[in-house]
Amino acid sequence: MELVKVSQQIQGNEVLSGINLSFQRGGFYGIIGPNGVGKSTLLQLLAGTAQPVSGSVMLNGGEMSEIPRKHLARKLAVLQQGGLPPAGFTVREVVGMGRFPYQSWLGGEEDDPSSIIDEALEAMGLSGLQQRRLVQLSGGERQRVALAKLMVQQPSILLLDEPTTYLDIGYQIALLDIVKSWQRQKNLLVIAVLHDLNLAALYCDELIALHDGKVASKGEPAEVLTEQLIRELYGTGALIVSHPLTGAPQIMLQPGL
Ligand SMILES: Nc1ncnc2c1ncn2[C@@H]1O[C@H](COP(=O)(O)OP(=O)(O)OP(=O)(O)O)[C@@H](O)[C@H]1O
Repeated sequence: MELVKVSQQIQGNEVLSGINLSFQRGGFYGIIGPNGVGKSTLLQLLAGTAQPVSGSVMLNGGEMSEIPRKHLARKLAVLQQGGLPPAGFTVREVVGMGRFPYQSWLGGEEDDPSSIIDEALEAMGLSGLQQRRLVQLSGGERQRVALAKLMVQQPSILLLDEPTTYLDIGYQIALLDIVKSWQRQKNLLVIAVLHDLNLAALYCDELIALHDGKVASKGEPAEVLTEQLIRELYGTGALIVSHPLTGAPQIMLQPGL
């Protein structure tokens, strides 16, 4: 997947200008940067839900805008905030909705998808909750339902927009562990907008830091997460230390510096 000289405007303001990026299958990429820098805008372009004012978004060598929506949904799935249907549906019904790219206009599939749905429910630890209605779930459980719905979509590309928002630290780690193991198992390309730089450094192979409409830095977490970049992007001081177990860079914030 590739962005070639992509620029995007929102209400006449240039949010992204001349972005060139390429993403490889099997990679886990994190998009970071301060509030309002254009991370969600970038993700919308990658999802094909918005078109750039100039430049191209390419998928498998072709322009993404030319791929029919249903076809695209078999390749690419997006985890968005508030992306679940109304709360009256059961967990199993909602997860089943992820099969939409494979259904005929009558709503059915040639082969019974039950085993695919069972597998996703099992993987997300939701088998025991499948007859519960969404309204009866906690925030963390709902996030797992949203992920199970994407899993039955059987994509090769997964786009995540701030997937750990509203989750406690246990659920944050649980969710990213699930994504990582699914990614490894199916060799997925994962691109995630992440605010938490420490989580980003722990899970991503590469980070892309946005600043002033451009890519300020791109590379392995240890290359990108420098004290200078943190100050430049966020206007705050930070100490970077090495995670004692994994060696990933971890940020220690400094009040009032
Ligand atoms: N519907 C809209 N109308 C006007 N301006 C918008 C709209 N959506 C986004 N913007 C502006 O476009 C810019 C980029 O927004 P975007 O949501 O992509 O940023 P972000 O990096 O994802 O921000 P955050 O970290 O706060 O979620 C921001 O300056 C924002 O104010």
